[in-house]
Amino acid sequence: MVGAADPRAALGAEVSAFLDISARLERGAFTLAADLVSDAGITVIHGPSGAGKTLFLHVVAGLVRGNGSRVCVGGRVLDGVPPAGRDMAMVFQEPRLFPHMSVRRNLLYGARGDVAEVAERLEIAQFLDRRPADLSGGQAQRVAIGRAVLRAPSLLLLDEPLSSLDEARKAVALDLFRELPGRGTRLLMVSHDPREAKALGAQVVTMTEGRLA
Ligand SMILES: Nc1ncnc2c1ncn2[C@@H]1O[C@H](COP(=O)(O)OP(=O)(O)OP(=O)(O)O)[C@@H](O)[C@H]1O
Repeated sequence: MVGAADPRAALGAEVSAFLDISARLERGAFTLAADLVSDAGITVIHGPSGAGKTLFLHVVAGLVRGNGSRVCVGGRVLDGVPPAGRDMAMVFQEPRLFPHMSVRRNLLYGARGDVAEVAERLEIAQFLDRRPADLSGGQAQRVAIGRAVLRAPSLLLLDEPLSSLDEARKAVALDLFRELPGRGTRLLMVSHDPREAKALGAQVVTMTEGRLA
């Protein structure tokens, strides 16, 4: 929170929004040059396939080093900070669970929240003793969502996390996501479905050819 007591404000200095990101990256012929400033609890990026949405999330997470990128989250400048030190969690388009661990151990990994409650809501409580290889795609994706939510990071990055879920499970996940800003976790999510952004009451930005509008 930035209030009147903030010394930067007293000096008339610019006080940054929760997300203040300039992503700069070259990948072959593709150029990412995307700026995002957002104070919303939930920000949704949409845009055509190949526009650079995933690359943008990867720059924010620190998974790729941009050339001249600047990532500032919650007033913290994160350039040079490794992914594990960024207080973020990410849900990818595919689940990326730890294959050698049970669902329970996947959920407990870094958990700061109530595992039983989240497992119940996401309807994965009955799979806790299974390995990820013995789950369907949608079940594994719900475990990945649960694991990320349970870490209670200050920023949760979501790359089309609901695409493998049926409508009923999507609604459950959207309910869970909507509660997160009130618990101190803001969301930056890639979604193709305008209904999802609407259900989340999100601020929506559009990415086209590597730029955000
Ligand atoms: N190693 C690479 N060499 C050349 N181009 C690349 C490379 N990696 C990524 N790209 C290009 O970067 C662009 C952005 O990819 P990105 O995965 O971020 O798109 P996206 O908006 O997430 O797409 P989708 O909605 O299909 O997931 C794409 O046009 C892709 O072809």
